[in-house]
Amino acid sequence: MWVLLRGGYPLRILLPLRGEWMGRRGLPRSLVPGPPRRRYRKEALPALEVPVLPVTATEIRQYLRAHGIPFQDGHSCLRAPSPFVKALQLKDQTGATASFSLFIDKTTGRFLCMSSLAEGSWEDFQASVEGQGDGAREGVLLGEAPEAEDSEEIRRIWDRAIPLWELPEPEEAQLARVMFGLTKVTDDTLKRYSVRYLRPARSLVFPWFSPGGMGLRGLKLLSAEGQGNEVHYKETTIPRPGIYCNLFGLPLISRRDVEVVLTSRELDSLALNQSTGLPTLALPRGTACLPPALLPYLEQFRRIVLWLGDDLRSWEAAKLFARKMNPKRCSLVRPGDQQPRPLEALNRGLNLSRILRTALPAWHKSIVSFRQLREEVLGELSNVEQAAGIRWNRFPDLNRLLKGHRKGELTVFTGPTGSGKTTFISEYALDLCTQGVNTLWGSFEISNVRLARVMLTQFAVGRLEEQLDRYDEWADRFEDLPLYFMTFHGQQSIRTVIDTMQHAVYVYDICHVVIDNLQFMMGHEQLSTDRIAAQDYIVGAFRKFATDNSCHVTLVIHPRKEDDDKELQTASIFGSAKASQEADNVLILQDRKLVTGPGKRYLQVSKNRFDGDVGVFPLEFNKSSLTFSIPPKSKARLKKVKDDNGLVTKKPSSGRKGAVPQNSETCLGQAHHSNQPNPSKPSR
Ligand SMILES: Nc1ncnc2c1ncn2[C@@H]1O[C@H](COP(=O)(O)OP(=O)(O)OP(=O)(O)O)[C@@H](O)[C@H]1O
Repeated sequence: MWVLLRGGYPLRILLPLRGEWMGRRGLPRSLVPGPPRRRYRKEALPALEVPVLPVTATEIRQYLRAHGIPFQDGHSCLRAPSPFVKALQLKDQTGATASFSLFIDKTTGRFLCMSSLAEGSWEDFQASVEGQGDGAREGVLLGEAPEAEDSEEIRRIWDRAIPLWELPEPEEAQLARVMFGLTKVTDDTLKRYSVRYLRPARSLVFPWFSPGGMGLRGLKLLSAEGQGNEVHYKETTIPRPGIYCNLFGLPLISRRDVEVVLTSRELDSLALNQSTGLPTLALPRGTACLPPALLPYLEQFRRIVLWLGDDLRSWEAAKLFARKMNPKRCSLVRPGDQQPRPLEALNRGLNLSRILRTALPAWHKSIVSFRQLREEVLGELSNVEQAAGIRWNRFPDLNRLLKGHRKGELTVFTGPTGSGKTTFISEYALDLCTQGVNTLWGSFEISNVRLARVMLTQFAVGRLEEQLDRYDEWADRFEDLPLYFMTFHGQQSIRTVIDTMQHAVYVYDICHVVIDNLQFMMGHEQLSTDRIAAQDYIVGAFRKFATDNSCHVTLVIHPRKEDDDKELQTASIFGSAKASQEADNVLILQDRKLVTGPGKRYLQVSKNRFDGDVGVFPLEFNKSSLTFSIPPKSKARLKKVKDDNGLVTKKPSSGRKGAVPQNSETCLGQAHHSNQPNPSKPSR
């Protein structure tokens, strides 16, 4: 379902449909009510195509001053008296500050009234100040309460769940403790955090209480499954993850607390609080994102320590989240052998308070010494694989050349007109998105509906036209992906596009933006010199955006007009050399019609700043699934492949420029898209 984001940003978000999720949650049948339901929010369908310029903190301040509204400047929000709380109620509050219960996000202008839980966009706020509508009375602005069917299920599960120590069989309780690593977590801690156990689902249950103690708003279930020597955990939330905004542990935070430790899992918070006594909160979606809606709850803290996990991804997420919360008040616990995640640290008998004391300030001045960098460098050296980024599941050869998809890089992608650039880049981005890379698409040429159709077909690896009965199944799974689309179509100004991307990074923690294609930001300049200057400026803007936001940008650029029988080279990218100079990676979709016949394509990596490996590998287009895979007998054909300098590559080797990845044959034996999610075996 397409839902237009309130607040005027030209973004559409894909929200999971609510039909099949019961089954997908894998809860026991007895807890699954009735037949699957499907609901459409009709009012959400019309899309706003005219972008509205985002608001700035200065504009918000000016507006408040102009309307005589007092405010206090906070870390990520401005605080003001709430127009949604009656004057009488204010008197009951504990003092002047408490009456400032309205939090306005400095970046987006979105507001939350802590007293009434009214929330809305900056436009909604202005409308209510200017008396154009009483949003709260209309029910438009009230924070999303659980839907009736959710409430029912939440209540039913919560009532059936029991404290671990009340399990009738001591062996069962012991097994659960071992499975969840809770052998050192006391009953007292579990009780303080109201953690229960749902026997039929063999899951721990973490409650989401409404702020102000107004009842149960949701639940997170955590199940554990032993696979060999490893235990795999699966999380299920009610309501669905997109709107599950529980800062677990919030009811235990006192107004006077000025320090907090943020973790990415509820169990880590239990361990941390038990062994250090410090206030701690667990983020609802772990390292995947920090929704700005949670920021008002963190305003009271002068110091926030982020201890998110033991891998490089957690470290990257911690740095990203610190930016949002104001890095000056944030410190980060660096992952390391002696600094595992909190629960593991407790189980290994490590001193958690001491680990917390090693947390590094997130704030970097413009000039740093190697002393400040040495830990970062060590982190990269000791986690070489993770530092290389996220590996593609569908393109093993791309991994061999590029090593992975890294944050903060700019990839330029080109290929002849109609050669399949959009189709390829769609699958390349989808692959990453299915692995949790929050992705934003800017498709200026083809409509979002068509793009989504291509992506869905690639996701399902087959023609959905012929299996419409399975459409819902795939669509439901597709909707759970962290995938967002800009609603731009046709020519756009680069400023508007960058502003929208900035907004998306803040709100959805976007790590990958795909722009298809750059020509749509170049305006209508007729003179070629103007066009080249415009392109250089745009490429520079995307480069800066990628670096400043630690966000990967993949930019599709048309090639210059060249002879049909010539292969493209880095220099064939339209415009000056700026694009290839600024890019970290240059990918070329080679359409070698003359050599290989129609339909065959090769992907050439002609620049790779990360480690220099460049080369080509074959792609075979599958028309029914719109996917690309390694064609058989690639070795023979590869002999004909020329490198960027026009030299013939005689045989596959692992050398650098122009080389074909050595073990491209090994890919041939691989099952096609073996890593594709299987809808009959759901997992999150
Ligand atoms: N390797 C291929 N062989 C045959 N058809 C293909 C191949 N790759 C893509 N196609 C089909 O060709 C059409 C054009 O593909 P696509 O829009 O991805 O090309 P493009 O390079 O992005 O086009 P443009 O230059 O207009 O931006 C689509 O219908 C697509 O399904």
